[in-house]
Amino acid sequence: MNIISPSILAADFGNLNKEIERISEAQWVHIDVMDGHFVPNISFGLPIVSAVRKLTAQVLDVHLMISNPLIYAERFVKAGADFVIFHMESDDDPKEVIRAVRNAGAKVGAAIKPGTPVEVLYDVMDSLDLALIMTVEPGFGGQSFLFDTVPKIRALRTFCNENGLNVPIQVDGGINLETAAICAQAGADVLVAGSYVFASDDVAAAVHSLMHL
Ligand SMILES: O=C(CO)[C@H](O)[C@H](O)COP(=O)(O)O
Repeated sequence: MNIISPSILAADFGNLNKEIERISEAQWVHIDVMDGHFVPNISFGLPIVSAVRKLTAQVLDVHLMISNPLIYAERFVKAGADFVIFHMESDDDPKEVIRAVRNAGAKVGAAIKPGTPVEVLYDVMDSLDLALIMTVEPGFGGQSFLFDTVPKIRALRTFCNENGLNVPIQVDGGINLETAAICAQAGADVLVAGSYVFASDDVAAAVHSLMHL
């Protein structure tokens, strides 16, 4: 069974309470934080993580698309993040960010953009709880899946198998029934889906269909 993490970037923020209820069948909730600097868009920050924390006991994975994750890591953990995911392309030293998240008491994930070679993750894989391979350019929901990211999923799965690492691989961007199946077959375990889930008339069915591909 795949782990599904609906991205609330595609939710109706005026009805957050209802939207979180709609995705109650999913195991995780994905929260995209954008600073308008690391990516050309601004989404939301700490208050939304705290608000979602109060609404659900689901696992919250907070994806920091920000230039300086080190300054904010602890605050996102205190706001209720179970996983804090930072970008390998950020300005901060990955090992310091990993330490900061762990010291604050949460799990830690590292993400790479579509143009970043997967090998960048190899150095830190043994200290991660999650690796995120972006399947669209980060910054906006509703984009089309980039098929040339699939070999990176496969390569990371092989790297984990060969090195005895049990680190879940997450994919994010343009995930629907067809692209989810491709990612899962390539070795992804955690599927982030925004538009596909929230645009569905039957959200529970959409979540279940991704879970059991
Ligand atoms: O990280 C993201 C954008 O940077 C989103 O989580 C991602 O794009 C999901 O949205 P969709 O499923 O609509 O593509």
